[in-house]
Amino acid sequence: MLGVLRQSPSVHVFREKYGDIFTVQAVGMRSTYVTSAAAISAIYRNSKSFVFQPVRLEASAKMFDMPRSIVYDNDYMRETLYPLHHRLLASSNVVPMVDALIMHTVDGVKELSSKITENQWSTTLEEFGHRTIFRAISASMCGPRFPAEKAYDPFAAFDDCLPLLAAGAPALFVQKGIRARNQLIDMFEEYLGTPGWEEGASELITAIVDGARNESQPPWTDRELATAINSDFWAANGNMSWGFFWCINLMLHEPQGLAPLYEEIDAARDSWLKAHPSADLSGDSWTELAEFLNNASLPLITSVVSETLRVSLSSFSVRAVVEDGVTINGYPQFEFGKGDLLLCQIRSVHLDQEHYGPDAAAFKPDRFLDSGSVMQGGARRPFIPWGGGVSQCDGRHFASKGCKFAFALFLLNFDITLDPAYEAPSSGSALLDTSRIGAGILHSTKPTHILVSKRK
Ligand code: HEM
Repeated sequence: MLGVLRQSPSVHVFREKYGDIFTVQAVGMRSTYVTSAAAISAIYRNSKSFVFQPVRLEASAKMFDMPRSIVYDNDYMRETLYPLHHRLLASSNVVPMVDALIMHTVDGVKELSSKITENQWSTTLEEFGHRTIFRAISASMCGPRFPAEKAYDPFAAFDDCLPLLAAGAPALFVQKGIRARNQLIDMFEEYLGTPGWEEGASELITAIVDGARNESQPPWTDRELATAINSDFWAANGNMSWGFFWCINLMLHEPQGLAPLYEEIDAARDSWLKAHPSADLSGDSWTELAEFLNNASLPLITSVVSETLRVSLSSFSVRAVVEDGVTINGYPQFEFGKGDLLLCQIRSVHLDQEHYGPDAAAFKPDRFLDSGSVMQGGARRPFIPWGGGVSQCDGRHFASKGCKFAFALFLLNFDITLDPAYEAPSSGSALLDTSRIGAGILHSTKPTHILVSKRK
């Protein structure tokens, strides 16, 4: 059954066949899939019985190779490291990291512009957009001294293997991913030993390192710290870089391409310059760009970011049952025992026609404009890209603002179109690789060829 789930092009169809909740027993593991918004929200509301922390701890060991001694033998991770993430990534504290992302994206944009020597540059969106945002996210977290460019390929190999590592696949199938993971951990260890590595690094990373070196008993070694930083690095880059990528890609496949978004960003820029005649939005001053981006009204771009997450995300929001004899409110017929795992399928909620209508599977750029996020009767449509309840994604403020601002910076600077020399599917969603179930934003099935020129 698990094999069937992995290969299925659209796991949400299982809801029609098996209902809101169904249990699968495979390779000695019992997992329950939860597919409806009502059941998932009941699980989120009962945070005493359905808990994320044991899942997160086990993932640290199993997927990110954090030594079990630091994960389980003392409470430093639970008591200090997790609350630290929560605090430093809160909306009011994450501003410097968002600013750093703007600054590094502006640098990335300048570097890309310098490559456009002729009228048009023929490239792929992977090289042009994904690689650039990966480097900007890396620098905003770890500082510009971390060799992000060198980390790109090992990260991709590790990330590709992550669903198999999560599923506990035999060593033969995960060898390449484990080699890549070791390469990344080596790089982070070396980076922590480089004098001045902290310069330009986020408070998130410097506080983790300071705390684990000075407060944890026993102190963590740099090797142990490297495994923890790799795990945060994945949490940020694994999803956010693809979120940004799909914002551009899905729009490029729309009949009008990026035109409606150019219109919005140009109007916002013009009205900002009218109100702030001395502002410099040419790209030379990232601080002025940051001020503009933080204050500009960009409803369509914001809607595209949400709609992109809705259509491209396939995360499981996992909860462990921590006591025997528990039921999900509203579903008394299913009883769970301690240790059972509930896999809440975010994708099946987001593609549910009951909430999103008959065109639920389609990418509609303006779906989240105005009243689009509200159903008849006034209830909000269920939208849970960050999971929910007390354990929803700590990085959501950084990720949502970061995707929007980076996207806006690309729109200000580049004319991007699909390259007509290559055949493109009629919809960008056709490029989503739906076999990567449960592990975050989907990847693409093949490269997207584009033509880029500088905007006048
Ligand atoms: C588009 C980008 C992102 C998406 C779609 C995403 C999605 C998620 C989801 C679905 C969860 C599980 C939450 C749950 O089960 O309720 C999660 C957890 C988490 N994410 Fe993200 N995430 C993104 C970006 C980030 C970034 C940029 C960071 C860090 C800078 C981050 C850090 C975390 C952390 C620390 C948790 C664990 C939260 C906890 O244990 O309470 N994420 N994320």
